[in-house]
Amino acid sequence: MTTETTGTAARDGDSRPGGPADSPFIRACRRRPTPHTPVWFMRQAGRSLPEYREIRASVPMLESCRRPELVTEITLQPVRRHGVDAAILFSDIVVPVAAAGVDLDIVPGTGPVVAEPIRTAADVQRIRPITREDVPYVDEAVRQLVVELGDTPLIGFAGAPFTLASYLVEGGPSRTHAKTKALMYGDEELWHALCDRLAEVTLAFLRVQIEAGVSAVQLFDSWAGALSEADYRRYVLPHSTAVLSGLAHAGVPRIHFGVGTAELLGAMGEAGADVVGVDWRTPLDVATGRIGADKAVQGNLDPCVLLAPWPVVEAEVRRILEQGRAAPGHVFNLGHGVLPETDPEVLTRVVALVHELSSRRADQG
Ligand SMILES: O=C(O)CCc1c2[nH]c(c1CC(=O)O)Cc1[nH]c(c(CC(=O)O)c1CCC(=O)O)Cc1[nH]c(c(CC(=O)O)c1CCC(=O)O)Cc1[nH]c(c(CCC(=O)O)c1CC(=O)O)C2
Repeated sequence: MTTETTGTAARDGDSRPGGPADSPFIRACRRRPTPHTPVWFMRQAGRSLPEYREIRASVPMLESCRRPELVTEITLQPVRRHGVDAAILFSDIVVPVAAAGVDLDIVPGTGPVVAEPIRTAADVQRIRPITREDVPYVDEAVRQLVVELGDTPLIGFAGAPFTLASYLVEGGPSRTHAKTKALMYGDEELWHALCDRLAEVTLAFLRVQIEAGVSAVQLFDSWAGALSEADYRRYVLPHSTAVLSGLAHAGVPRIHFGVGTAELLGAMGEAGADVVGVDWRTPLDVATGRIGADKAVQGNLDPCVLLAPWPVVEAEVRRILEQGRAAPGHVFNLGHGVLPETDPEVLTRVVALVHELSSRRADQG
């Protein structure tokens, strides 16, 4: 059984040689030299793996997130298969808002669906604060995983206030986020009250994961690209900052990621993360110029490239590694999650190629 000290070790950035805190992934997040460029993939634990589809066959998504043994096995599957440099907790961004009392489900082929969308001040009051006791299965799964993973760091995560608010106001996935933005523009006081509450829930959820022993956290603002920079700064940045600055002394690297964020990267960098995740549209050498030299970058292979012939994949991996060298630290990743139809063999080959190309360069100094 993992003790508190593991969590403490992770929190204090214990760089005991060989431990997760001294891994290539954590070193890159902290802009320290690494033996090779670390690589992991968003959505690595999921539908691209036959072993995932088999183990999930009869278990609804939200239920699978609440069964520690299942979360542990699913999280480990891509680590065993691909040899990635980090594991990410198998969970979902809506798990903490469900624990906070929101009646929602995850519908296969659709995503999160909210029974009674959040539209009024009374609705916002329905979102309760959460503690570890509301998500015991997350605490237990992380503790199990820290033991199983040994030196491989485990990444915890949560959805950012804007993306969570979008699901709650829309009632499900949306292309335009029309209801969300109408509320944001039309009732700014209610909007900030909603995002304040979501930031509190998110911060508590990430603290549970850190206390249980994760070595890093990622805040997903997947829908932030729907906003102009001015609107992002006015309506979203204060709330993402509340989450990330609330973890400033938690002792683990913080990654902040969004999609469609080319015009927002500078502002996102101000929210307080140590690493900014970049989608595939902005070359990493350009992105790092917008983000600043005090942050590492993560990304940014287009997930669709993995469906192309291998020579195309190889050329893109080489390009991204080269452009990543312009940043003070680089974690190789996709520009968004692994697509369900991706051939897992290709992901395994990408990990080996990233390690081979970046180790060779490290040897050359
Ligand atoms: O297409 C569907 O069936 C609904 C998929 C969906 C889910 N949550 C959702 C969405 C909306 C979306 O991703 O577009 C809602 C969801 N979950 C998540 C995000 C953030 C993002 O990916 O941009 C989002 C929002 C994505 C968006 O709306 O753009 C985060 C998430 N889901 C998940 C994980 C954990 C993991 O994959 O390791 C993670 C975070 C870590 C990561 O990205 O790696 C897991 C998850 N959630 C979900 C699934 C599908 C479950 C199944 O059917 O077997 C899966 C597994 C998989 O992706 O194969 C359900």
